[in-house]
Amino acid sequence: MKRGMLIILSGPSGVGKGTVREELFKDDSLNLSYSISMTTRKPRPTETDGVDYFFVDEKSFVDKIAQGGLLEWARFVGNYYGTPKDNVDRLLDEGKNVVLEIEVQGALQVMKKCPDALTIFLVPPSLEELERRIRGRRTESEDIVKERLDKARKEIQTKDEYKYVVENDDVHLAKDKIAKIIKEHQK
Ligand SMILES: Nc1nc2c(ncn2[C@@H]2O[C@H](COP(=O)(O)OP(=O)(O)O)[C@@H](O)[C@H]2O)c(=O)[nH]1
Ligand SMILES: Nc1ncnc2c1ncn2[C@@H]1O[C@H](COP(=O)(O)OP(=O)(O)O)[C@@H](O)[C@H]1O
Repeated sequence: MKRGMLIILSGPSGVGKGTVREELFKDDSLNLSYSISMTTRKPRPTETDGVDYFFVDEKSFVDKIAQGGLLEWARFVGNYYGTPKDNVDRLLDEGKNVVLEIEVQGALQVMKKCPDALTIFLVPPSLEELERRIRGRRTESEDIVKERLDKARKEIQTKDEYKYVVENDDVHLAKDKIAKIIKEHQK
């Protein structure tokens, strides 16, 4: 069976990665599978362990790093986030196109290890709109919103490291643009 493609979907917090990803996953022709990350962040009320993330304590996370069990990992605004390696390998072997929805430091690690990965960076129409989206989601405290916006400005400066930069103005348009990119790479 043909091995699947590794797809990195990156971009600042609040740009709409999760929202666009949901649209992409409605399209069966893309043959996508989601890599569930591990994090030490506390779950939000809408999130489920083992679905959105594997929520763990800091010791379990650090142990996982020590075992070499993560494809990449990073610290982001006070918490650890990482991609469990075994699952990604298994899904790729099954021929799935595996989506990693990860931040910039982790994406740069994966680019080094897997230069063939399809790398996509989502940008907001403007920083003002990004701020509206983060605040509109109402999941973070004021301090954390500020830190995430600060981080976003720096992250956006790395966009040229990615093979594709896609603006998330309208969710459906962004989905269509990404679907087209994935299909072009399947050929
Ligand atoms: N490096 C890395 N980043 C991750 C991973 N999982 C999630 N992230 C990123 O960590 C950042 C914070 O995630 P989260 O707290 O869920 O906030 P949200 O993405 O704004 O909803 C986002 O940019 C995520 O894409 C991972 O496994 N590795
Ligand atoms: N194209 C868009 N236009 C307007 N609002 C959007 C768009 N994409 C996402 N949003 C909204 O922005 C907020 C952040 O989106 P989310 O998918 O959680 O971002 P991320 O996963 O990148 O942190 C959510 O409230 C979402 O509904």
